Amino acid sequence: MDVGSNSRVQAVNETGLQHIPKEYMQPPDLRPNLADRCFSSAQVPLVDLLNFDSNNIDTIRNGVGRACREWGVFQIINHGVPTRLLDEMRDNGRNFFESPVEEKLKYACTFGSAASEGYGSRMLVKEDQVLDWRDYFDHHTQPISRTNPNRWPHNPPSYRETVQEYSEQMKLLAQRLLAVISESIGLQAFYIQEVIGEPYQNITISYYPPCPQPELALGLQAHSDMGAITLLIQDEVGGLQVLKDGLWITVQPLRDAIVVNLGDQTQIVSNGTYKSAEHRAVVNAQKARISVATFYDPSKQTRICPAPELITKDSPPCYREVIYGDYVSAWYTKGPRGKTNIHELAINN
Ligand SMILES: O=C(O)CCC(=O)C(=O)O
Ligand SMILES: [Fe+2]
Repeated sequence: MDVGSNSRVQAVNETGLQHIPKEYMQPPDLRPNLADRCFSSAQVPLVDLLNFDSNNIDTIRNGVGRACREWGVFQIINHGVPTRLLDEMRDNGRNFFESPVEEKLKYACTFGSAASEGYGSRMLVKEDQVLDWRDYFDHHTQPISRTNPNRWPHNPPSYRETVQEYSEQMKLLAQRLLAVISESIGLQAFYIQEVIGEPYQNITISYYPPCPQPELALGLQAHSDMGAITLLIQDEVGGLQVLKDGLWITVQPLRDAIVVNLGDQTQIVSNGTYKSAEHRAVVNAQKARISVATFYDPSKQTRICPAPELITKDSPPCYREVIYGDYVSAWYTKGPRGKTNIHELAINN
C-alpha cells in the first residue's frame, strides 16, 4: 500500500489491513516490548496539590523536587482544573476524529511546514523517518495574538470556547507549577517564568487508531519535549510510557490526573539537576486512544542558559546557551532521537 505524504493513520487503518505498511515499521531495536507493560513495580510519582496554598506547601515542594530530579515526570491530582473541562477536551478530540473525513480535511495543516496548526499526521519535515501511528490536531493558543480560532473545528459549537477555557486554565496551572519547581531548586518563585517570558502555548490532541501489529509500531517515537513544561491528559486506554533507568514504565491513566512533563529548557535552566522526561506512546490492537498535550514554551527569540544562581566552582555550567528557535529547528530537521538534541548542547566539564 502506498502511504502518501499527506495521508492519515486513521484512513490507513480503516482499509482493514492485517499488516502495517512498512513506513510505520520501527527497526527491531526500537520496537516496544508490549509484554513488559504490566510488569514494572516502579510508578511515576503522584503529587497531591490539595491545600496548595496552606501549610502543605513544603510537602508539595519536596515531592515535586524529588520527582523532577529522579523522573522528569509526575502526575498531579487536586490541581483545581474541573474534571468536566478535562472530559470536554477529550470529548472534543474524540468527536473530531470520529467525524467524516471531508469534515476533518477542512482543517488540514500545511504539509512540510513544522508545527503548522491543524489536522495532520506527519510531524517531521525529515523524509526518511519511520512514521508514527498517530494523527493529531494542533492548536496555537497563546499568546492571543497568535490564535485564529476560525481554524479550529466548528463542531460542536462549544468546541472553540472549551479550547480557550482550557488554554487559560493550563497556562495558570503551568505557571503555578513552574513557581514550585523554581523554588524547589533554590531559585526565586518567578525565575523560570521570567526566563521563558511570554509563553508560547500549543495544544495538541493526539489520536492513536487501533493498530493491527502494535508490537512493530509506535504511536509516538521516543522524545523529550522541547520547551519548558508540558501538561498532558490521556483517556482510560493508556499508552504513554516513560524511560526510567533503562526501562519503559507505563503512566497509569487516571481520569482526574494531569501528567506533568519537564521539557528540555527546564533541564538547561536547572543546569541538569532536573531532567526532561524521555517518553513515547505505544498503541494497541483493540482501542483508539486520545491524549491532549499542552506545551508551555518560550518564544523563538528567547535565550536559554543554566541559571547563574546555580553555578558554583563545584557545579560549572553543563549546557551552552541556546536560542530557542534554533533548538526547535534542529529538533524538526534531525528528528527527536530520544534526548540526543539536548545532549548536543552539553559541555563536558
Ligand atoms: O499521547 C501521549 O501520551 C504523548 C504525547 C506526547 O508526548 C507529545 O505530544 O509530545
Ligand atoms: Fe511529548
